[in-house]
Amino acid sequence: MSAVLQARPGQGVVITHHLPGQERLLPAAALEFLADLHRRFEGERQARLSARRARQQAFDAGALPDFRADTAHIRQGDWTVAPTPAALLDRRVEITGPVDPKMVINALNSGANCYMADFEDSTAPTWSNLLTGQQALRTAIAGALVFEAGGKRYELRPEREQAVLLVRPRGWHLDEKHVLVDGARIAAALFDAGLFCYHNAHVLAGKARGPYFYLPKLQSMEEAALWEQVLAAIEAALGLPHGQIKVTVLIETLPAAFEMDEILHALKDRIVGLNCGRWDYIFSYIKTFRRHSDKVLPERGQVTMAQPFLRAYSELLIQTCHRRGAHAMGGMAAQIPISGDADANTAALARVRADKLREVTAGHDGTWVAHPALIPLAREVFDARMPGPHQRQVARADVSVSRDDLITPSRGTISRQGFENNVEVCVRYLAAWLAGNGCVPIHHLMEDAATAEIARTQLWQWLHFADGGSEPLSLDDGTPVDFVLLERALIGLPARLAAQPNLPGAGHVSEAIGMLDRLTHAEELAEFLTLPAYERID
Ligand SMILES: CC(=O)SCCNC(=O)CCNC(=O)[C@H](O)C(C)(C)COP(=O)(O)OP(=O)(O)OC[C@H]1O[C@@H](n2cnc3c(N)ncnc32)[C@H](O)[C@@H]1OP(=O)(O)O
Ligand SMILES: O=CC(=O)O
Ligand SMILES: [Mg+2]
Repeated sequence: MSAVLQARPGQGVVITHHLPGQERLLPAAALEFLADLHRRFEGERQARLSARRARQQAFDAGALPDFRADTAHIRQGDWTVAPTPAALLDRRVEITGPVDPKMVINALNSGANCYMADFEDSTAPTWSNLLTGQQALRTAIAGALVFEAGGKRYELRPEREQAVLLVRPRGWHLDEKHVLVDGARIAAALFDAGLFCYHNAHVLAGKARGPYFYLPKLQSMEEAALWEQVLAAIEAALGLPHGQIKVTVLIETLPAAFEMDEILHALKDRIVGLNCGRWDYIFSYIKTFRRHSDKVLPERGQVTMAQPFLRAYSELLIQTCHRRGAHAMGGMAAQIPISGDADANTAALARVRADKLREVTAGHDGTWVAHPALIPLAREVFDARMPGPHQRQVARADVSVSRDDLITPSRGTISRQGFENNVEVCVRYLAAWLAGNGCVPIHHLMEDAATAEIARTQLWQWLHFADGGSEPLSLDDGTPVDFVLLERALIGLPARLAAQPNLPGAGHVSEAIGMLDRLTHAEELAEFLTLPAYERID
């Protein structure tokens, strides 16, 4: 353990892990800056997290989410958010991805309008990944990032040809265990966003930009207000004008869908858009209704954006954003290019195309892709239907979304394959994550923390369905969904995975199975699988 800035035991900043050269990223002044953020905002973060728990207890007792009575004046008021800077006006295609140097260069060079460098759903937050990512972004912003591997040299294209950089820090629920302030872990969100601003805000301001963030997994306007206070404090501490830091908020929890206006309002000096984070949204739906036997969703593959409750969510987001002068960003199709199987590849690309077509037709101002090869396809679909830089003029006055529209589940079935796929995805994703890889292809789909969470929470809910006094759920062939079925799904899985060459996280498969076993047997649904998993990584 290396102690830094420690006035007396238990006080000051302690870094619990040491990597060669980390002092360059974490000089004493940066640690003081982070410690100040922690001391000012940790109390409020904890208050927000306990408000989440209290709200969930009410849902568990049968309450349903709804639009808030105390904020009706915000929803009814006539206001707009601050103007969008030129760099963020045209966001028709955004690529996202983890923050290792090769990905950063490939994404910035990809031809997408924007790149979201992701410390969240697609990054396993090992200390090494975090510092490597921060260093890669800092060096890229300075124009000097190069990377060599396998005899190939990666260099950045000229800046005017690069995607505009946005950064997604981790959510409020996560701690950064490697940085202790006065004996307590700093919030991961403060570490990621604070350190990024500390090193890059002035350089970006010199290029007429600013730190641009995507803010994940918010559940309420109070959580948005906390971000507003944090970002305003960062601006003040770094001598930046108020509003220089811009944000796009992911609406990816069910409670947040009822507070879109309120979230825009809480951040109105700096927010430029909302985004449909569909995968976490589905995860949040399952989590919110974990104890509601009338709201169990069918297997993951059947829960598509065409389902009415998800369509309602995206249309309400578009209508709300456009009324307030903000972008309504779409989300991620899980399909990725498939090499070596032309027919399967054509089918995957057709699904991505249909998804992007749905988004642009509905009124979204831009979309996400997971892989550079999908950029031309997404661009073509948006170019054909969105001649301007965005389509905020599309008011969607025809849309009228009620509480029931947002909470009424889609119906369908659970097949044996759907059940077993959830098991396999959980095991493989957890194994990869424990090995430090937060985004992997599984059966030709992009899997990250959000998609894996759907699989994990579905398994828990299906397996605990009978806890509420109902008969156990059945598969579509009549087989009861119980722990025997889970055990059967796990038999043979390690051997099958062991036979796969280059399986990400191969050395962690039995640890992952152990974790899945504990997570599914637990009486209470764990809030996030990354919370227990984080305690097992460096
Ligand atoms: C729910 C959500 O939160 S969505 C947002 C979070 N998820 C993401 O951001 C997904 C990011 N995507 C990825 O990580 C990857 O595309 C994966 C894991 C899905 C697939 O990865 P791979 O199988 O390695 O892809 P593949 O081998 O086809 O990659 C080909 C090239 O494209 C690059 N590439 C692939 N995806 C990306 C990306 N998102 N950004 C930049 N470069 C990329 C690879 O680095 C590789 O480069 P190289 O030829 O120079 O070696
Ligand atoms: O972050 C995006 C999502 O879909 O979740
Ligand atoms: Mg997400």
